[in-house]
Amino acid sequence: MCDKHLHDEMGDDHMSANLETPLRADAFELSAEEKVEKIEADFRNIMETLGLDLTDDSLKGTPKRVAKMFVKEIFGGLLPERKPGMSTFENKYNYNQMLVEKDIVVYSTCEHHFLPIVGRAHVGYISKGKVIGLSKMNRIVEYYAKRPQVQERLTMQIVKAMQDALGTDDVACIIDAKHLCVNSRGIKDIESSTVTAEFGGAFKESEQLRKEFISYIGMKTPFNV
Ligand SMILES: Nc1nc2c(ncn2[C@@H]2O[C@H](COP(=O)(O)OP(=O)(O)OP(=O)(O)O)[C@@H](O)[C@H]2O)c(=O)[nH]1
Ligand SMILES: [Zn+2]
Repeated sequence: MCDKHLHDEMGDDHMSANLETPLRADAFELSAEEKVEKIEADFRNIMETLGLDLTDDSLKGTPKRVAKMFVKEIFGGLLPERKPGMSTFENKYNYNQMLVEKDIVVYSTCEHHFLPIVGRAHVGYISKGKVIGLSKMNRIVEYYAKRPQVQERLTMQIVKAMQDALGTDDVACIIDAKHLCVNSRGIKDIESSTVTAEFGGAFKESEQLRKEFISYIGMKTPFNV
């Protein structure tokens, strides 16, 4: 994907390239409907290769169902038009403490195994003149979660989007999530979860601010899965 396109997609002109979800230059040449049709055929092929009987009543709708779910639901955040509007307002009341949106539910998909990542994100910022609609923080988490992901990139993409919307570097995000590729297969460690953190601006500089942020979120265990 060319730099221009990457920047358009992220709405950002100083993003370092390695923050981007790896997409090909022709990623948006097919329409969503065309992608559903193609994936339906691909998934039918996978099921047939596994020896499944696609005439079975319960299985026959699965290829279409999976295709729709991939394109429109669990990977819907690959579509740039799904990026939420990040409404901001003037900080007229001069609220100058930290604001934390905590326990934002995260459902994402591990890009190595295409298995679920389930957990919570906590997002905080300190206003430099703009405040953001609360729900927009939940929405931006959802948008980037709805892609094939690694948790590190997801955490950083959320912080970058918030920094761009708010015009400040003073943004933090912590995600605590379970990866079913670790919990349900492979090493099968049902207890472990993964914590990632990205601290920008004042959060990076001040241990006191990081501690305050962490004290507000009072880390909980991610969902039992
Ligand atoms: N850094 C990082 N790794 C992840 C994430 N999600 C899954 N992984 C890891 O990606 C790795 C892929 O390793 P491979 O050795 O190629 O895959 P594998 O043979 O299925 O490995 P096992 O999971 O150990 O059975 C695994 O160690 C996963 O735990 C993530 O969000 N971030
Ligand atoms: Zn995985």
